Parts: sequence; structure tokens; C-alpha cells
Amino acid sequence: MITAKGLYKRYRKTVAVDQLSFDVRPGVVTGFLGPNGSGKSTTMRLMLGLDHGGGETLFDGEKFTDIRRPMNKVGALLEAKPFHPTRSARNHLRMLASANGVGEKRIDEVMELVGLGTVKRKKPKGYSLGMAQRLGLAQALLGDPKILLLDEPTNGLDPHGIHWMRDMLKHLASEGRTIFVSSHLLSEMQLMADELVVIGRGNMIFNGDVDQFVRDFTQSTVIVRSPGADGFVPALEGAGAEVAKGKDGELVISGMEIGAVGHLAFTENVELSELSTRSASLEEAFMSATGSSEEFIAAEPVAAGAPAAPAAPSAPATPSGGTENA
Ligand SMILES: Nc1ncnc2c1ncn2[C@@H]1O[C@H](COP(=O)(O)OP(=O)(O)OP(=O)(O)O)[C@@H](O)[C@H]1O
Repeated sequence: MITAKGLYKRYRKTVAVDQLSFDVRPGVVTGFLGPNGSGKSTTMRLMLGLDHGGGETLFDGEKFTDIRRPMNKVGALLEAKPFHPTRSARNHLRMLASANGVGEKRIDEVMELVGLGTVKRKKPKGYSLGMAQRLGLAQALLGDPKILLLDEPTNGLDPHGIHWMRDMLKHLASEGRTIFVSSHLLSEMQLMADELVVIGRGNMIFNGDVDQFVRDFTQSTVIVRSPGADGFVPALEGAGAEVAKGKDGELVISGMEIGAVGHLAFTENVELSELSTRSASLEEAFMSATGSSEEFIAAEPVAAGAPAAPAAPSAPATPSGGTENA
């Protein structure tokens, strides 16, 4: 279990992390999301005491600096390639292992676990970014910790690597470990995470269940296909629904429950060939939740030859509403 309380960090005029408080539960993967520059890396560094700032983080009730053998309790992967330039990958882990009372056997075990068994005698400087991420994870797992903090571990991994990382983190969570992982790959996060901490401009936007986040920040829609679709629209609108035409003539209905749509079709004598709900994606929820807290907003692309549009104005500093739990 991780308990973060009142985390705060200011760089000159920039408040990078603003009184963030959240819990990360064991047994599930918790995703850490936020737009670029929202303070995710700074938060993780603060949690591990690698940055000076305000607040406190407890790992199973203990501050990181008070843990006698930190590697056995908390494993972290904060940036790829923080490795010794001349030692082999295995020797790099060996050095860390001996400093932390971890046995030799565990080194080969973690190298195999992350798929680097055949290249463990090579120097990490020759590793690709994806291989470096795997070595970083091996390093984090060396002490068999109950808690893992991973900043963008899928960065640089190919689709197979991303799939592998997802399965690995889900497996580690299923063993009862606490997994806190940041990623920009929202479709991946939707498959991997059970819970979320979402921040914008250093402020808490949401802390809780992924499905709840999607429900809170998007609207699910009801899909209808019918040979009499056009004739059904006035009845739907008369009942207060909003109706849009989707692909292949489907009706995309918002503001009305699926049961009510089915009942209305029955009373209006409309034949249906499909009646279903469509949930929004995590990406849609993320865009809606963090849209106003994006730090870097690009201008709309302009067609070649057209006069350039002025850059979009900066968004207000306050994040959009949500279930703040700070
Ligand atoms: N060493 C530093 N000096 C000054 N400002 C910094 C420093 N590190 C981070 N910042 C600022 O703090 C804010 C948060 O940065 P941080 O890197 O934590 O965000 P992030 O969410 O991890 O971003 P990304 O998703 O792009 O990796 C940004 O405004 C950034 O410019």
C-alpha cells in the first residue's frame, strides 16, 4: 500500500506538484496519468525522496528513507538507461545485489524473467531502449519488492514488448504487490490498470476505479440499427434523447437508457436489428478530464498556403471537475 499525503514541489514560479494526496492499493495495477508536464515524474521522485519538496509518502506505513533494505520493499524504474557504462548488465545487477544483500541466484532469475537471459553478459550501452527498459525492470525486481513504482516502463518497447510488460505487471499485481505505473499509452492503460490517479498541472483530477473514471468523464451511448431508423428519430427526440447518425445508418443516442430506447421502439412499433450500448474509451475520458489542464497546446494544423491561425490561448490553470480526493 502506498499513501501519499500533501506532496508539493515548486520550481521557481512553477508549482509542479500541488498538495497531491492519494492511495495506491495492493493487488491491482494503478495507472498514473496526466498530460505532458503535469507533474508525474516529479511526483514519483518526491515519493522516493529523490527531490526536495513538501508532503510525505508511506510505503506499507514506512517512509522510504526509514526502510532498512529499500530494495526489498520498493522497486523503482524512473528513467531508462541509468546503467554503468562499462559493466555487463549482469555485473551491473550484481553490484546492486551485493550492496543490498540480494543473492546471486536472484540476478539470473530476474534477467530470465524480463527476457534478457541471452544478453546478460552484454554491456547495457549496446542495449536498445526497449532492452534498457527490461533491464530497468529487472533492477526494480531484484529485491523481490512488494511495491513497484514505474515511470513510463513501456517507453521504447515494441508491441510484443508492451504486451509482455502488461502481462508482467498484471501478474505481479495478482501476487498481491502494489503497482504504480505511469504511461502515455491510454489504450494500453485501459487494458492494464484497475485503478487510476489522474493529475493535471500538479493537481488531483481523479483517484479511483478506471470504469468509474470513464463513466464520470464521458457519456455512454445507445446504438440502434433499424430498417425504420429515420422514422424513429422524432420519437426519440420527443422523449428527450439526442440522436446522431453513425456509420452505415446507425443511430447514436445519448441521454436515454437502453431499456427506455427498447421500450420506445416497442410502443412505436419500430423493428430493431440492433440495440446495444457503446462505452467511451479511457482516451476519451482522459481528453475530457484533462483538456483544460494541458500545459502544451499546439495550434490547429493549417492547410498549405492558408494564412496561419494564431496559436491557441493558454488554458486556465484549474483542472476540470472530478472526484477530487486530496
Ligand atoms: N528540474 C526542473 N527545473 C524546472 N522545472 C522543472 C524541472 N523538472 C520539471 N519541471 C517542471 O515541472 C512540471 C512537471 O514536470 P514533470 O516532468 O514532473 O511532468 P510529467 O508529467 O512527468 O511530464 P511528461 O509526461 O512530459 O514526462 C513541468 O512544468 C516542468 O517543466
